[in-house]
Amino acid sequence: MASPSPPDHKYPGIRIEGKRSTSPSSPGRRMTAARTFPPGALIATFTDPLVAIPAGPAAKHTCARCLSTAAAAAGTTLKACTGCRAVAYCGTACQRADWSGGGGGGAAHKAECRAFKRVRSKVQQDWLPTPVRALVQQLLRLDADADADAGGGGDAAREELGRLEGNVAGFRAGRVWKDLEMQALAGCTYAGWETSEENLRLAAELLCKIQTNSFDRSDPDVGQTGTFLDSTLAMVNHSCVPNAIVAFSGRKAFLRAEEEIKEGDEITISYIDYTKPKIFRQHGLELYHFECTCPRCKDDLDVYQVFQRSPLIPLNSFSFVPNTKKLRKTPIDSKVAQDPAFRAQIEKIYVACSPEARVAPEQRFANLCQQWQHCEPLVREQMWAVEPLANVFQQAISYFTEQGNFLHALAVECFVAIRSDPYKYAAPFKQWRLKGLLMIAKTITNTELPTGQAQGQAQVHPGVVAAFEKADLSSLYQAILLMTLKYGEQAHSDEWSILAEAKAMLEDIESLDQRKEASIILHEWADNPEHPLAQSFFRDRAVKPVEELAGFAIEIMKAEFGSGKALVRR
Ligand SMILES: C[S@@+](CC[C@H](N)C(=O)[O-])C[C@H]1O[C@@H](n2cnc3c(N)ncnc32)[C@H](O)[C@@H]1O
Repeated sequence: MASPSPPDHKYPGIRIEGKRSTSPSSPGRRMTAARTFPPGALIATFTDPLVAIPAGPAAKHTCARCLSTAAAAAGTTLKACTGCRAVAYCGTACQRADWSGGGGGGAAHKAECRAFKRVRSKVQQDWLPTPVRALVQQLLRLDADADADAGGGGDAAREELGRLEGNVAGFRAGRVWKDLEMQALAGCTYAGWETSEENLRLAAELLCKIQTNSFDRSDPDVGQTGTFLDSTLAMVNHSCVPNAIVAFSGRKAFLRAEEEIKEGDEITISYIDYTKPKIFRQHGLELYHFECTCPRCKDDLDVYQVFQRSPLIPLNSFSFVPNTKKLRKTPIDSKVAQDPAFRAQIEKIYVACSPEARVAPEQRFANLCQQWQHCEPLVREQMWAVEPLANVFQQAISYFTEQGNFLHALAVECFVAIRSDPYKYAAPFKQWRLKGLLMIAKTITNTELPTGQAQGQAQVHPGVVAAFEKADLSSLYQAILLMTLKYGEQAHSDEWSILAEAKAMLEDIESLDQRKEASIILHEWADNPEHPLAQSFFRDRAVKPVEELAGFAIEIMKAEFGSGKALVRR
């Protein structure tokens, strides 16, 4: 038996194994664990990406170096590069580091600045589509190699780019090849490369590699946009039942174990949203030119079946769904769920709802009514965690929030937190679950009970009003923040902006004298969830009110979106 390769010296937690693929049926190289990682553990941090750029026009309000949007969000104007005015910085330190490409694998702005001037003179535009900008940067890095060569040695970029998989034959045979050729032409032109056949072929191949190995680091909740490519992180293969996840903060990527990964196990992440029906996952994976054979795809498992097989269910004993026995018994009728005709119906519902389509604000209500009606078979079978129904709940939350009907938003948020999210994401520290919880905390602070007349006008469900009045909202709020802080690092990293937000919110509430006693018990619960007194306090003050509020969500959804008439008018 061949002995395993030594760990990568820069990343002692991982190994890269296998050989580059020679046929579309082979997955090529893979990343494996050099030691065992428990759920939530950090496997490696990647800090010098080849590409780390904001998406197209977002370059104006994102620092080109640290990729932070914080300054722009706080109303500070970023300092534009005086040479090209195409990129901007939050301060001189970032501008200096970017000028020389300092420390990272990415291109130096010194060279890119000239390229942007060319763009402006040719198309009177000061930004480039993200793949073209990523390509320009790589062509400029190859130029830098050639300059270093002239001085003797220097083919770091050539070697690093040469190692990446590009599935070039697959792209060449597909419908996006024409677009890649156009982008290659633009990239060569702006990088100042001759548009010879050889250069254009090389540029198109680089675009295939960028497409195959880049991450979309967009996160609308924290104002993050853009593309990230690291040549070692790029060795992680895909699974729709991944055991790891990648989170981004500025120019860093954190690879974390989602479930236990034993030494020698392959580390996998999902390249796509794995909660979609199979046919739409396959569509998303077309750009990667392989057929997924993970258990979710092989046996066409739905979210509930994947959940039931998850080793992470017991971790939920410290969560808003602490009764893990009950959690394991999913409410769906598996015979109906497995019926191929029903599966085909779900696919049709997904197409009819087109959950990824943008909807104009004035169309939102009508669109939600339509989607709710399309989802009737899923509602009937109580398949709340199955897409597109799970997404309809998210849209309803946004709709109620925009309408200022925070009580209805709260009921649906609580429903999602206990009836949908845990089945989609079995790990209680999953980012999406924590974000959902934090949304509940924020909605609580926004909610005011409707007074007599306003209550009549807004038609708020009286059950929700009663549950809200009865609840110990301060304890619920505090429990959510403590849970976010306890799980936040495992969900992302200590740099997760949501952690800072939760910390500030917790400090505020804990500074109140009247919260002293409850704070002691809740901290006891966070430190030792098994403590009987603290546990029963948590169940009474946090779990119960969430369950009660959630209990009205479906009635609200039916009344609001089933009738086709908006109940809330403001
Ligand atoms: C980001 S790269 C991953 C590293 C790649 N295996 C390599 O050797 O460079 C993505 C490419 O790896 C291959 N790949 C990733 N996951 C796969 C899987 N589950 N099955 C088959 N091929 C896979 C596909 O060719 C895909 O386009």
